[in-house]
Amino acid sequence: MQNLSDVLASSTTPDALKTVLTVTTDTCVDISNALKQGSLAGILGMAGNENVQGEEQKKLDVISNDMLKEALMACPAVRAIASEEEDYIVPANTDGEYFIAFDPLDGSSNIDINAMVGTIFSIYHNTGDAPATEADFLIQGKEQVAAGYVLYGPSTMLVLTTGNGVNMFTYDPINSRFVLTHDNVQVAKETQEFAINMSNQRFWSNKIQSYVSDLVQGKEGPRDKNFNMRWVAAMVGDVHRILCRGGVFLYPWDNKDPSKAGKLRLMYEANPMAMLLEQAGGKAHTHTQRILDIQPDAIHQRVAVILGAANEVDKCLSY
Ligand SMILES: O=P(O)(O)OC[C@H]1O[C@](O)(COP(=O)(O)O)[C@@H](O)[C@@H]1O
Ligand SMILES: [Mg+2]
Ligand SMILES: [Mg+2]
Repeated sequence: MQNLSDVLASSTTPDALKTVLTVTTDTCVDISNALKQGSLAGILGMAGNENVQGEEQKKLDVISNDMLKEALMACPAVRAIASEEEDYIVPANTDGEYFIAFDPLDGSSNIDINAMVGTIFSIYHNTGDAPATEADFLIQGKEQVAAGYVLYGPSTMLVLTTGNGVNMFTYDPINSRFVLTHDNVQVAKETQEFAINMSNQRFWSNKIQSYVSDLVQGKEGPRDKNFNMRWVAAMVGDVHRILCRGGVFLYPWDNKDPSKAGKLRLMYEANPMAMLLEQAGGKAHTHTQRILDIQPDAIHQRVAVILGAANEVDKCLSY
């Protein structure tokens, strides 16, 4: 069986990027080990601070952020990092070639109930002579050279693209390695499963309300087929389900806080997931455009997200 290093060795991935990926995934294994200790290590609960986006941080948000930051800053190939849990970008090595944006712990409200969480990462190639600035980081998602996530579920899994399809690896704790368990993952174009936080229904636009209402009417409605609904409450878990068995995921704009374009973050959540979905034959859009075409204007920018089975994303956009 092939493991992550075999797959990277047989690819055209540049050596410096291989190193960045290895440092990232090794650190995710450390995060996974910390998560396994849970309450025993006194690492659950609130950290007592808010991040720059006004969200309360959990201890594990801070711990996983610090672990990734420390490991990546020490990697000479890294030029800068940006994290959901950092106020500003953090310049690393001026000679480094890679920018890494990450959500160190996605779905952190799941931590206290021992449910699925993950780390999402997005990597860009960008060199320069001076320490990196936020402006250097504002690159369209279609320029990502790699993207992926590590899912901390019943098993720890790495899902990765370097622009040549999507591979899934399962962590083998006995031999300390990620083993390739699904290659060239593909998402079926049609689906009968959707994921959305229904409690926000009254805040959605009329178009999203009509689309979801038609799904819920099933066989008796205009779609003439029954739909099932699932919601992991961690984007990483919902996207993983779609990559494994299809579906569509929506976190649309809503008027709960009309100043926010959406809940999810472009650089840490939407872009890496959009690259994975497109590489697997799916689609990823906001209400108006392909996510990977968005020109970011701020590192913590939020966007609406509609992603998954290609025909279902098109159907939703047709409303
Ligand atoms: O509170 P809701 O509406 O269920 O939101 C769930 C969404 O929020 C998120 O948890 C946000 O991620 P963080 O935990 O990294 O802040 C997504 O993973 C998930 O899809
Ligand atoms: Mg998140
Ligand atoms: Mg997070």
